[in-house]
Amino acid sequence: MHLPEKFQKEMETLLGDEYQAFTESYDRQPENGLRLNRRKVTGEEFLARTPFLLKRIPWIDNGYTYGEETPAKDPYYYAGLYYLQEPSAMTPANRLAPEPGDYVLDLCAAPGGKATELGARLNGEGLLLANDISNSRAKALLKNLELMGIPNIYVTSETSEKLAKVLPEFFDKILVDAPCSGEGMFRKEPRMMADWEQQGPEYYSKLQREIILDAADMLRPGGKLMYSTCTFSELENEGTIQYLLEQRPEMKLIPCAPYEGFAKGRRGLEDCVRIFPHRMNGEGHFLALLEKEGEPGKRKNTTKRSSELPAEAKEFLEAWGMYRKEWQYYLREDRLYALGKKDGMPENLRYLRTGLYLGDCKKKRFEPYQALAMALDGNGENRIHLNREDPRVIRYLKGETLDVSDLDLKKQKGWQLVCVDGYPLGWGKLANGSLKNKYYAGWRWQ
Ligand SMILES: C[S@@+](CC[C@H](N)C(=O)[O-])C[C@H]1O[C@@H](n2cnc3c(N)ncnc32)[C@H](O)[C@@H]1O
Repeated sequence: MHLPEKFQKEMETLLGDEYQAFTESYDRQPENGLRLNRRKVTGEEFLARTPFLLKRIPWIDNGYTYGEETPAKDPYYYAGLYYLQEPSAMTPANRLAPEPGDYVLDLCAAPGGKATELGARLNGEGLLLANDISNSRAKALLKNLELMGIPNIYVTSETSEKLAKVLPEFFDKILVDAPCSGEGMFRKEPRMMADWEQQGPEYYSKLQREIILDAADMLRPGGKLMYSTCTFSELENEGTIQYLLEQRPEMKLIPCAPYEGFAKGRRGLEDCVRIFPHRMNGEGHFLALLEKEGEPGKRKNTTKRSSELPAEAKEFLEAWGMYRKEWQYYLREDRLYALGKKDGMPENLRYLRTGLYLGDCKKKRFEPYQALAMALDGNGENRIHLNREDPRVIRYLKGETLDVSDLDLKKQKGWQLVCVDGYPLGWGKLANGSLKNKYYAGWRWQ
């Protein structure tokens, strides 16, 4: 692989004696990784049934590498059991480690590689605002969050500046996975070298400085902010952190959970972490974990969205064990959403999603939506259980009607949740031993 000359010189200066080992790493194949959805499956459960040859990633508790298999073409992928992600990219969300109840912001979130892990860690408590300035990328982000069955989400497409104006000191944990020159990805995506020649570290550094200050202003005192990039550039990495520390003296750099392969930060910022492909089995990455000094004040809850829950929807949700007193129900046109009562997210943002989209209330009937299926579990009545090897699984994912007359089902009519090995895939409607396919058309098996 021919690396740009200017990049080679910079890396030689950065790495000294290690430079040769670094260049040799470009002759090795990048690792393929998958990260388990901790909301749905434990490592033990997945290893007991996985069709893939997996190897644990030593610094990520739910991360594995795989070989030549194609896990994106597997029913378990459609059941949201894992997200495909290269190993280094798993690190920022893992080390930010939000807890259930936290208010979390992923400011540059699309397509959701890190947001899906942040959301899964909340386990339905607190909220995740996943934002990306690009509307088309934010759509992919929304799909990934819903596929993983994460209920307590808001998805927006806004600038960091706009968010900072309306959400001052609102979040307990913030991830800034910043747009960057992508030097750490040259091995996996060589086309990024051409982009780098056009728009390098100087271009991105300006953007990063704006974004990180906005992020710091949205952090509550006592909260934590993770800044990450997939580049090696000192200007974009330590340079951005130095700028933040100067401009917002209440922000302090703190260590993140260590791993032997991590390299220390430069410019005296030793608690920053660089991941080099010659030291670890992953692409290049940079991380800096920061904390805001002070005691958290009372969070301003600006908006209450609430509607009366239509009786037919309540009945459906109760029957599926998904009626929750701690939720607030919100009907916009025909669409019904569930939100946390204390969310307080402002009105005037470009939302792609507010909360869990439960379904549509039309003519006194409730039609459940795909995201509700993914947020349920496989236990209980009205589930159609198929094994991964049953050809009906793929046929279901392709949108076909299924003959299920051979299955021993308690009810012979009405809504059913189709599950693969106990993990929900989507809806179907049963009549006379035949299952009408209600799998969301936009997600069908291609
Ligand atoms: C490195 S990518 C994020 C990858 C993502 N975190 C993941 O793990 O899948 C950076 C993202 O920042 C977005 N972006 C660029 N400028 C932004 C801004 N000013 N505010 C918010 N997002 C921005 C880009 O559209 C891009 O999707």
